[in-house]
Amino acid sequence: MADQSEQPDLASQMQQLYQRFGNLPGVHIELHQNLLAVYVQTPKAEARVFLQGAQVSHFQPKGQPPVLWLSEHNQYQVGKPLRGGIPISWPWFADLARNPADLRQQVTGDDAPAHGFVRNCDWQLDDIVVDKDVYHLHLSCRPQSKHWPYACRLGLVVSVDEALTLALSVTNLSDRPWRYALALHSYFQVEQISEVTVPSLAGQAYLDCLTDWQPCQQQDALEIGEEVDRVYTQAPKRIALQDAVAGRSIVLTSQNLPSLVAWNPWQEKGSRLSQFGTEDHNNMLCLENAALLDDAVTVAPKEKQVHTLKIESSRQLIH
Ligand SMILES: O=P(O)(O)OC[C@H]1O[C@@H](O)[C@H](O)[C@@H](O)[C@@H]1O
Repeated sequence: MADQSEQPDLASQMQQLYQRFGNLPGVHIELHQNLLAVYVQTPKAEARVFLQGAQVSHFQPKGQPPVLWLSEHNQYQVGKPLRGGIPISWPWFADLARNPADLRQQVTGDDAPAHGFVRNCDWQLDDIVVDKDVYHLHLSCRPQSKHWPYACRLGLVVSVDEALTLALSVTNLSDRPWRYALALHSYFQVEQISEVTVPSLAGQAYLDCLTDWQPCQQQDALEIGEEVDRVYTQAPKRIALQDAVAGRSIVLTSQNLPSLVAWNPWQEKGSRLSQFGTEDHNNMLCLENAALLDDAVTVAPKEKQVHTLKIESSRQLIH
């Protein structure tokens, strides 16, 4: 768990955020049950970011349906990441046992949670910079965890325009190098999963997490009619998700995130997930741009690594 002892209470945090950012046009500070969020409405789009985990929960360009899927079953509780939006998995991916040996050996303590601990950490909203109708939300966090005794700073710049861009930075503030894995675990909203295709994954190699991470080869475009949990280790930098029923494509362009995880739990696994409805698998697909396994990143003392993801929504079916 993150050390929350120095965090002011919710009411004073909200007041501070209002004083600092409340006068900016289109910016609202919100409280959802026990979690603080900042909502921005720009001339071109709207977005919401929760301070817990710096989790973007909503992005909707003007005149389009929401791009990100968010569960209606979320409980908005401290220590429980929202199901949906873009949780950040860091500094390891999935079960710790699936990460490279040198990364695993850095992690201290028992019961390391799946996907690292940062999605539960409190982040600060350091600034909102408005530049020609584009809103840039600057967030940061000094993650502290019994599992990770290394000083570091994470930064996230969320830029809201017609497209949504995330730039995640990792700075090593300790005096020794260490290694991390990362995934921007995006949940995309789709109209009908059985009509969704991801053409850019045709011909790509992947590890099938459902069969003990066996190496496999994809022949055609990815289509989903059952549980899918795959790591494409050499994914193209630009990936288009075609949602035929909605008549749109969601296009992902990434830098310094060489892998792509494709995940849909389908009905049976979905029924065992927290904050997930029995039919929700029909309307979501996770495509997670990631740096993991052999591509886990080693960062030297004082070095900063930056990973970016741009998410665009288009009314055309793009390959
Ligand atoms: O329920 P969590 O911890 O958010 O994880 C969700 C899923 O995340 C995906 O990235 C994994 O590939 C799946 O195996 C996992 O089930």
